[in-house]
Order: sequence, then C-alpha cells, then structure tokens
Amino acid sequence: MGLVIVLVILFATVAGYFKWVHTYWRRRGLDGPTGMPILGSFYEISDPNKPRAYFLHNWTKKFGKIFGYYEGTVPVLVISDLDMLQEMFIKKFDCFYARKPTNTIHGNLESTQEEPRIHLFSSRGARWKRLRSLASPGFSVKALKMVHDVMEDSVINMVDLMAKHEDGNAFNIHEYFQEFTYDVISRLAMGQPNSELFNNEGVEITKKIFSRSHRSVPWYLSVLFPNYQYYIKKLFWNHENVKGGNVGKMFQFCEQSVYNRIKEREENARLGIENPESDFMDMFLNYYSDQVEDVEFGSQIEKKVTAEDVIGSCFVFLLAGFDTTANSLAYAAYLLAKNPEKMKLVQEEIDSIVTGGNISYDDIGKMRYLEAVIKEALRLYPVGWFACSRECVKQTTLGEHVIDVGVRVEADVMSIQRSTEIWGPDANEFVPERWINSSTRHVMSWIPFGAGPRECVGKRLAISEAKTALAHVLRRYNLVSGIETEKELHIQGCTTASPEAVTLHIEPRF
Ligand code: HEM
Repeated sequence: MGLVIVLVILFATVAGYFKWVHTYWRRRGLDGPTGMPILGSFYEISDPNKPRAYFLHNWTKKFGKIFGYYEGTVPVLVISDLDMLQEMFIKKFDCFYARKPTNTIHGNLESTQEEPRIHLFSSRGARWKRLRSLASPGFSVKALKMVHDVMEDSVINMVDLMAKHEDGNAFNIHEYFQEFTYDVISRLAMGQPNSELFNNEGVEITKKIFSRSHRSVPWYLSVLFPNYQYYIKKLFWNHENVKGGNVGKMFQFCEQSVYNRIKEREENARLGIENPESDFMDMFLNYYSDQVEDVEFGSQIEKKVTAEDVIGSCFVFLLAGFDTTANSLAYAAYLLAKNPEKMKLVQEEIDSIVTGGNISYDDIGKMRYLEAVIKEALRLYPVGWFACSRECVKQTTLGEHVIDVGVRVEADVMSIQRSTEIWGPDANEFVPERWINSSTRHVMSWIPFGAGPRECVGKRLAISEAKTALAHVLRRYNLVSGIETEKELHIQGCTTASPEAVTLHIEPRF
C-alpha cells in the first residue's frame, strides 16, 4: 500500500511538472497550440511526411504573428512580424548568436574540447565566429569565379546524361539535380577529383540523413531532457535516426581526404612548392594548427583550424550544399514547366547572352530574369526554413516581449514569403517579374537564406550553381509538364523541404 501511495505521488509530481512547463507561454500572455501532454507539439511537427514549415504556417493563421508552442519541454516562439525578426537576426545578434538545434542531437555546442567536430552550422559563440571568419572568403566572388569551371563541368555532364530522356518519356528531374549538386560539392569540399554523376554511393547515404525520422526514442529524450543531449547522443549514436544511415562511411572518406591533403601540403612545403588553393579543404588548411582554444564570444579570435574542424566543416558543406540547392532547382524546374511563357523569357535571355558552347561566370551574372526565377522559386518553396531560427543566449526583449535565456525562436518563413500583405494579391503565384525593378521591401520579407551575421554562408554559391545548371538545361531543352507531372508537389522532410518527385518531360529545342 505504501509503495502504491509513493508511486501515485511520484506520478502526480511528474505529471504536474510537465503540465506546469507547458504553461510557460500562457504565463507570458501568449497563445499557441496546446499539443500533447509531456511531448507538446513535438510528435506532430516531427512528421517526416510533412515539413514543420506547414504546421507553423497553419498555426500562424490561427494564432497570429507571434505565438508559442512546445517541443517536448522546450518553449519555442514563432514569429512572422518583420520588425521583431530584424531585431532578433540583426540588431540583437549578441543575444541570439546561437541557432536552435533542430536537426541535430548535440551536447555543448560552444566547447571545443567535448565535441571537436561541431561545425559552422551548429557551433556557437567564439567557435562559430572563428569558423565563419575562415569560411567566408571561400564564397567571395573571386572564389566563385575560381570554382565555376568545376561546376560547369558537372552541369554539362548532367545535361548530357539527361539526353536519354529525349525519347519523350517523363522522368524525375529532381534525381538529376541531386546527383549534380552532390557532385559539385563533393569536388569542392570532399576532395573528390573528378565528376562521378550517377556513380556515387554518397548520394543515397546523404539522402537518408535528410529523410530520417525524428519520431524515435533518442529524439523524444532529447526534447524532454535538452540539458542531457550530449549523453543521449553518446548513448544512441548508432541509432539509425540519430546518425541517419551509413554516415560513418562518409566521415571516413572525408577524414581520409583531409589527412591526405595535410600530408600533401606538408610535403609541398618541405619541397618549397607553393600549396594550391583549389577547394574548401585548401582554403581551411591554410590556417591548419594542431590545437586551437576558443575562449568566449566577443573575444579576439585566432585564425586557426584543427583537422577535426576541417572535417566537420567540409562535411557540413556537403550536407548544406547538396539537398538545399537540388530542391531549389527542382522547384524552379517545376514552376517553369508549369509556366511555359516564363520559361520562354528565360530562354530568350540565355540566347541573347551566350554565344559559345560554355557559359561563363560573367554570362551567368548578366542573367537577371533567370535570377528572378530562382528567387521566386525560393520565395514560394523556402527549402531551408528550419535553419531560420535562433536560441536566446542573453535575456532580452523582442518588441514588448521579454525573452528568457534558452528560449528558441523560429521565423515562420512560409507565412512571410506567401503573405498577401507583403507580396500583394498574387502572393501565391509564380511571378518572377516582381524581382525586376522591384520596389524596396522590408529586409525580412524574403529570407530563404536566413538573415544577419549567420545568414547562409553558401548563398552566392547556391544561386550561381542553380543559375549555371538551369542555363545549360534550358539552352538545350524545353521543360514540359505532362499528365504524369504532379498537380501538387508532395513535399516532405523533417529538416529541409524536399519534393518527393518532380516528373517532367524534356523536349530538344534545336
Ligand atoms: C538554395 C540553397 C540553400 C539554401 C536555401 C540555404 C539556406 C540556409 C539557411 C536558411 C541557413 C540559416 C541562416 C540563418 O540562420 O540565418 C543556412 C545556413 C548555412 N548554409 Fe545554407 N542554404 C543553401 C545552400 C548552401 C550551400 C551551397 C552551402 C555550402 C556549400 C551552405 C552552407 C551553409 C552553412 C555552413 C550555414 C551555416 C552558417 C552559419 O551558421 O554561420 N548553404 N543556409
């Protein structure tokens, strides 16, 4: 009897605690979805078949431009008020320099010692600042001009391989874009020497990382006990839904490439040969050091990287650069096939600029309408919305709301980018023209690459890569929608928003 009473009291205390945790937003005068007991809305938003962006969008319609929900025990604030977002991403960056850890289970994201491979995307504080300052030059115009030939070589191979669909049968063009972006980023970040389109087992492994489900024990534990994530990750590291498939193999490949490159560079230095700077690995290894110690955010940073830093960074470039860009290309291709009159305008622009067989970096820069198409595709289908988030690291305010340390904040990118208030009555339509001679808009009204000092470091590379790919495809083919083409795209994924397939026909232009 005594034991039963103890158990009842224990259960009531635990249940009472979780219930109290879920009153956090109400106590601050904010509305939002109630969710399930204990898990809050985590189960709902971790549906691998429906990106969280769509839940946020629906909740915004119901609760307005600012509301809160619970990811397990963690209170999450969702904002689509542009001024408040500007405050968070830009003006008060010192209070929000950390990104909300949505797609990873990690422990101490600030410490170099405990988790030596925490990369640019997940790192915080001084470590983030150091890695960012080392990575940024790799995405300058000068650097992009340098890698243009590699990128174009992969595009040309992709378009040549597409030729087998000239028979008129419909095919999933998204697969081609995935092969292409994987090829480019493997050549730029992983030390892959040549183009390996449709010959690279890494594509399937990486796709699994993006399609893994978050509905499993380690993820539930990590949202219920966020302070113990480091141990949860250690305990469940081999769990399919934590690692995301055969990721160990990819790390091994990356590790090997980095250590081989270090050896090569040391040998060059010994022989007095200048080391080349041909890819991201070289760019980082110019600052190679055995040991680096990050102290605190705001302190002097040392321009140094360890081998573990380089492995982490190259790997994250692979992840960040592969799926996002392939998805954006797939959405743009879909929209163009559905709007042949807009496709014709892109083709006229390409034909008026390109004279020879190749398309140079400068040619790409002149294609303003094509750029408008890509921006418009990213407006209607923001693929990396999950990353447009922050965690509060110093108590502050946003608008009139006090934000406590540890509160996570997400921008509702979908609601902003499809808002008729911002974009007008045709907000849900594909209108690239709105980008040509566009009137000035609020700086937060288009944020597919995030905003502020932590904005996507690969933005320029992504846009130039997407333009180069579409310019080559559209110079040679019309993209045609047929009966097999999806009426509505089925968009899925717990991290990026990925179309299940984009089924089109190609028709040779000449
Ligand atoms: C269309 C393609 C892409 C989209 C839509 C996209 C989107 C994003 C978004 C929304 C963020 C978060 C920004 C923020 O928090 O303010 C981000 C961060 C990041 N992206 Fe991209 N991205 C794309 C391509 C790339 C490419 C090609 C690379 C690298 C090769 C890359 C590397 C990164 C990295 C390293 C970060 C973390 C930056 C930091 O925390 O300092 N991305 N991206």
